[in-house]
Amino acid sequence: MTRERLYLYDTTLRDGQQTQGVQFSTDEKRQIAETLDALGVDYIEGGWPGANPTDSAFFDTRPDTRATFTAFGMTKRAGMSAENDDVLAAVMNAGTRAVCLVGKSHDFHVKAALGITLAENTENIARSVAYMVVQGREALFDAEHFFDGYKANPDYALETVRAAYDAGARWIVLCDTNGGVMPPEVHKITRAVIAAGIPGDHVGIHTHNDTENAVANSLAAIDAGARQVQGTLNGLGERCGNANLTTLIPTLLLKEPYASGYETGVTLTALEGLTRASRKLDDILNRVPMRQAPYVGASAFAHKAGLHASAILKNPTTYEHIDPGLVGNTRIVPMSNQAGQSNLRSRLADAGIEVEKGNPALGRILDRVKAREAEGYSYDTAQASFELIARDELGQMPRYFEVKRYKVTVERRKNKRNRMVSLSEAVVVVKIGGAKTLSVSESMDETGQDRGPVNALSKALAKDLGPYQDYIDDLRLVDFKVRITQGGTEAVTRVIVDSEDGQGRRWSTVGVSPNIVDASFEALLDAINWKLMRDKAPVAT
Ligand SMILES: CC(=O)SCCNC(=O)CCNC(=O)[C@H](O)C(C)(C)COP(=O)(O)OP(=O)(O)OC[C@H]1O[C@@H](n2cnc3c(N)ncnc32)[C@H](O)[C@@H]1OP(=O)(O)O
Ligand SMILES: CC(=O)C(=O)O
Repeated sequence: MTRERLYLYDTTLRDGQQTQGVQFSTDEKRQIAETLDALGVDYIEGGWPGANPTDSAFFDTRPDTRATFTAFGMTKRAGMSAENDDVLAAVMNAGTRAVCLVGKSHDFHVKAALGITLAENTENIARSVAYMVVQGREALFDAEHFFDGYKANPDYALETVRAAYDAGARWIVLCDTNGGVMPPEVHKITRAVIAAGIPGDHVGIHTHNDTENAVANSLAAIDAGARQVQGTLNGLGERCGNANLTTLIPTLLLKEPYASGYETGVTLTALEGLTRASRKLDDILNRVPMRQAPYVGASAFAHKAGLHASAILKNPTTYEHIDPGLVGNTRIVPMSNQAGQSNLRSRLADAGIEVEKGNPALGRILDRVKAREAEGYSYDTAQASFELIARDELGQMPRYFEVKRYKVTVERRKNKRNRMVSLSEAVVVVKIGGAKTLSVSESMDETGQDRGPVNALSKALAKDLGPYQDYIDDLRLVDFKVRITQGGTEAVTRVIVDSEDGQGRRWSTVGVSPNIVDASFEALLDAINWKLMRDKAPVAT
């Protein structure tokens, strides 16, 4: 069976940049364009040349891509020719192979937003498209508010898209600009457009996620015959975002009827780079990746419940809709109070600890994990702290050192320049072998800024660990998350610390206490003990 070609159009760099709080630099745009190109999308919409200096500069220095690079703009304004419209000129001057112009197709917007007649708007669309075609560009017309426009005045909505198509537009893109249309309506209206004479292989779909239906609406349009689908990485976009290509792409490649019905520019090999592409965008945006994102989220293949974990270990298809490796993701079986011995054995195996089924230590570890979770600990992500507990119960955890006491003070005082500053100081007394050492540290960084009591403690603890010093010199704290787990006077604080070392390892530990400093200290101790254990440090005598 021959598969029909379905074109993927990415607008991360244009509509994605309309996300509140997102502002790409030209270099970030270049990195994202290269990521998209490697993935295999057909079009990359780079932004609106002329709208702002970054977009203009980006088009001047854009990377060479296999994908068709596209400039975005709006149809010419009334009262001037396409040739004389300076906004359109800036878009055309970017010199891209394809140009996508947005125009009105809802009669209400023509009157309310543009303040011109319906006939003038239709003419603006036709002349703008004709101008792009004469200039030798592949022309795309984004029919703004098309679905709402069609519901209000179908004849006029169709008149606008027909004008663009007759003027030579390669693609007529039907936009659910406000994101409020439902999948059956998208299906019905897309079919009506095709029935009105615009062939499906010239029809595109651009949806917004205001009712969490952007992906469903895109699939509905494809089902109805549209052959270009627009979206963004991680669903970035104006308001609630656009159709999420990170979800749509694997759906189109792996799910029926799409997988055997359509061919896209994304290969199965490139699909394995999807999770990496998604994380890269989050990295650029300095955003925490959404754990529950379909296909690419860290929890997308996490099997927390005991019944699930038990079956997964026998056959992963029992609780997985696809093999996570197809999208470059990985399966995890976390430990928690929802876990059974199957989770436990899988998690131990991940840590390189093989324990035979039926070993009584398994029950003890599970009981200890569940009891500690009831106190506020969480081992879902704190894999290293979990490993320490497990090794302790299995008699495999060396006692490297003992903390005899610690003290932290936080002071606010005037500095030499008569400015009020804070200063944190920590003292830690540690017993290693038979000897006690006392370390003192301040939390001041190289700029003279106080980094707080936890920083002072961590520096004091890491300052003199005697024979273990070489093992922890490259240890760095990279993230620190604090959470109050119970309300009122019973409140306890949970601290999760992420650490990294020179070998590129990253691990998470947890501490719990009514006192935030104490909880942090516990997580810090676990971080150090885990590193010493993993590096097989000999126990000092
Ligand atoms: C649905 C979408 O997401 S479309 C993409 C929207 N993206 C953006 O708006 C981001 C980039 N935009 C910008 O930087 C600016 O809006 C610019 C540079 C394009 C224009 O800036 P300004 O000239 O200051 O105009 P402003 O943004 O205030 O208003 C837009 C103007 O375009 C007009 N306009 C809107 N759509 C169209 C259209 N399809 N065709 C012609 N004119 C249009 C509006 O009527 C308004 O004109 P008015 O000021 O005479 O009323
Ligand atoms: C063009 C566009 O981004 C929209 O109509 O939503």
